[in-house]
Amino acid sequence: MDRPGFIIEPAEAKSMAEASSLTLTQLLPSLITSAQTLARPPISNFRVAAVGLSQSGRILIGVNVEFPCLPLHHSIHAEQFLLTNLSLNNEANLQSFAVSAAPCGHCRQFLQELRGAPDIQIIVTSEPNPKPTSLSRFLPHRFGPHDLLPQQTPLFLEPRNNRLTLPNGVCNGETLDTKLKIAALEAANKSHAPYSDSPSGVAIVDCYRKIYKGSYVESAAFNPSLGPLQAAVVVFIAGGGGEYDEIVGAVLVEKDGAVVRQEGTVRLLLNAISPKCVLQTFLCSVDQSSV
Ligand SMILES: O=c1ccn([C@H]2C[C@H](O)[C@@H](CO)O2)c(=O)[nH]1
Ligand SMILES: [Zn+2]
Repeated sequence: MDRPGFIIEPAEAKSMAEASSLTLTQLLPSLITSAQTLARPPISNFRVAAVGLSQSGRILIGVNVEFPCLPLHHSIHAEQFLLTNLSLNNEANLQSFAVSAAPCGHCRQFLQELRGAPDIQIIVTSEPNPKPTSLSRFLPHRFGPHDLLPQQTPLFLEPRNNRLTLPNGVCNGETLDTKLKIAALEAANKSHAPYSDSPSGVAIVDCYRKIYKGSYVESAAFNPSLGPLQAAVVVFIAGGGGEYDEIVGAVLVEKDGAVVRQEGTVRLLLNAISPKCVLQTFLCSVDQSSV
């Protein structure tokens, strides 16, 4: 069997569904088993796959990722991977997803960051009779963004620009260092951090000079938040990255004076997965001129 990818474009998804006389949502469970082969769970050996349908008709895949030698809370859940994959592909929302095991409490909470979260349809394929069930049935009496934020605040996956600017500006050079810095800045400017107002982004580069960038994503309930390096690792895996020790350079961009700082944790995780990788951090101010 070919190794599956992390994305199926709308035209291909449609023809796959038609070939099996299924709707797109009905097609999702059939993709779970092959998606599970993409998981990286060296601690539990428990492979979780989440296969989602976006508003634009794309099918996107998420898997769980665990990091040996680190506390378990550094792990990435398949559902968090899926949402990061949606963000990477500029998708505006998630309609439905199939998942190989019932989503944990943290994932049910993390999903609340999406507009219209209660209506997302979930199919748990390990159940005897899997059928689409709304997130509101998995998590009634929800606590979410509406409890903390003004209504007009952009939610996760909605367009935002945090207007961070690098301390010495960005030179227009084409060096790898400059590209990495710009990628980290772009990721930080897309970061969903409305609860602490502490956006951040990480860009990593591998030994093939390929760059991957990830944005920090906060949860209204704080603990299920996803760190910027975790997000970059998702993009690395989804983009065909290999072993973590192929990651040779990293840039973290965060906001000067922010109440939440990522540098210590990013350094810890990076050290564990790729000890020779060099990390640079840039603290940014907010561009007030465009407010
Ligand atoms: O909602 C869940 C629950 C668990 N896991 C992963 C985390 C860990 O890698 C493994 C065992 O808990 O399964 C998920 O991906 N999603
Ligand atoms: Zn979970």
